[in-house]
Formats: sequence, C-alpha cells, structure tokens
Amino acid sequence: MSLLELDGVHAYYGDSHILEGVDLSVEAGEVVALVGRNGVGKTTTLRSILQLTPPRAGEVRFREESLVGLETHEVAQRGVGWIPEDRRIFSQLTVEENLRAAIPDADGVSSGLSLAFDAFPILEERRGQDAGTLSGGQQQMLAIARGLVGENDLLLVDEPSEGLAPQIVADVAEALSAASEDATMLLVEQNLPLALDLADRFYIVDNGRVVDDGDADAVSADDERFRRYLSA
Ligand SMILES: Nc1ncnc2c1ncn2[C@@H]1O[C@H](COP(=O)(O)OP(=O)(O)OP(=O)(O)O)[C@@H](O)[C@H]1O
Repeated sequence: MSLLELDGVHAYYGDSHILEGVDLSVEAGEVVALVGRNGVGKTTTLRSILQLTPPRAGEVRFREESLVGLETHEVAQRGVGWIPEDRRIFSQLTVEENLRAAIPDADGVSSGLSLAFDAFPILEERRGQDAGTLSGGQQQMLAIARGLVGENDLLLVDEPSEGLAPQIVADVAEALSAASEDATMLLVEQNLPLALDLADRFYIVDNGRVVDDGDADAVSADDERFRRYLSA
C-alpha cells in the first residue's frame, strides 16, 4: 500500500476550478517529481495534501487514512513536512534557532543539528547569524534543512531551485539527493533535468490533471513526452 495516495482530487480557489481530478501515489522511500508548466496546479496539489486548500472532492490518504477535513497542523503531526516555495524561515531568529524550532523532540536536537550541518556546512559557519541576513541560496538551504530535521515521513518540497544561481542549485541538489536516501519526497520542480536527476518517478501535470507518468531513469529531459506538456 502506498504511503500517500491522491484519488480524484478536485480543488478550487473561490470559483476557479484548479485541480480537476488529480490521481497520484508515493511509495515509502521514493522521490516523486511533479512537473508541468506554470500555473497548472502543482503547488495546489501540495496544498491539497496539507489541507491548506482542502479538496472539494476526491481523497487524500496518508498511511491509508484520509487527511481530508483535518487541520493543517494535524497533517503535520501525522508526519507530513513542507518546504514551501517562499521558504518561511524566521528571519529574526538565528540559523541555529530556526533549526532547533523545527526539531520536534528535545532529545533529537544534537543529532538534528549534525544532520543539518552535514548537509549544509555553510549553515554551521553561520549558525549564530540572523536568518534574515543570509543570501537567498543560504535561506533555501536553511528551509530544506528545517524540513530534513523535522523527522517527517513525507516531505513536500516546492520549487527548491527557484531563484537560485546555478552553483547554489548544484549545492541544493546535492543536499536533497543525499537527504533523499532516507527520506520520502514529493517534489515540485520546474528545472526538469534536476527533477529527473533527483526523482525515482515523475508525474506530468497539465490543466489540473496528471497527464503522463513514468520512471525518471527511463527518460531524458528532451523526451517528446516533456516537450509536449512543458514547452511554453
Ligand atoms: N490563492 C490563490 N487564489 C486564486 N488563484 C490562485 C491562488 N493560488 C494560485 N492560483 C491560481 O491557480 C492556478 C494553479 O496555481 P499553482 O500555484 O498550483 O500552479 P503551479 O503549477 O504550482 O505553477 P507555479 O509554478 O506557477 O506555482 C494558477 O492559475 C494560479 O494563478
């Protein structure tokens, strides 16, 4: 049985019908990428899992239990972590305080900090610095590190490479790749080569539906399947 299953999920913003029956699944231990053009509903799919945009029809099951109707904090308590597109770090807190705040269990603080600092050594150098003074790339590293130390069973990662310089993207990709060895992730990523590199499987989303899916190893970013749905 899959760790996460979406079955015919419909979601709206007001009267705008955004998700028109999304079906997908994520197995424990997998990295699954959601790819597709801007505005097709990838972020909304993550929001529908988190119950930030609760589905009006369809099911979201996590460990075979429905998440629909729960509060977002209850979804988080069940082990679903979120690394949002806009990062949402606490800019007035230091790097270390941001990490400590994301570690659920007091006994886990030192191992959590080691995990974060192993993944992103620059965060250890900056541990006493206010997070708001970090560069964009370092803030993204902190956001990812907060997700990693959260002891989640599933991480929803939204556009980790967005707005970052290529060298920083490479660092972020390396850390996500290392983290994915013992994490399960559903990843929204516009950078298709990066998405395919990180993921075991992909789903292509178009107009609020999954229109294609497959094994990431079996395709390359210039495949016709992607050209059809991803080119502007
Ligand atoms: N809060 C909102 N209120 C109204 N419409 C919204 C809201 N958020 C997103 N939308 C619209 O919903 C549609 C899907 O947005 P979504 O963010 O899920 O797309 P996406 O595939 O993640 O693309 P992007 O990479 O641009 O975020 C878009 O047309 C967007 O304009």
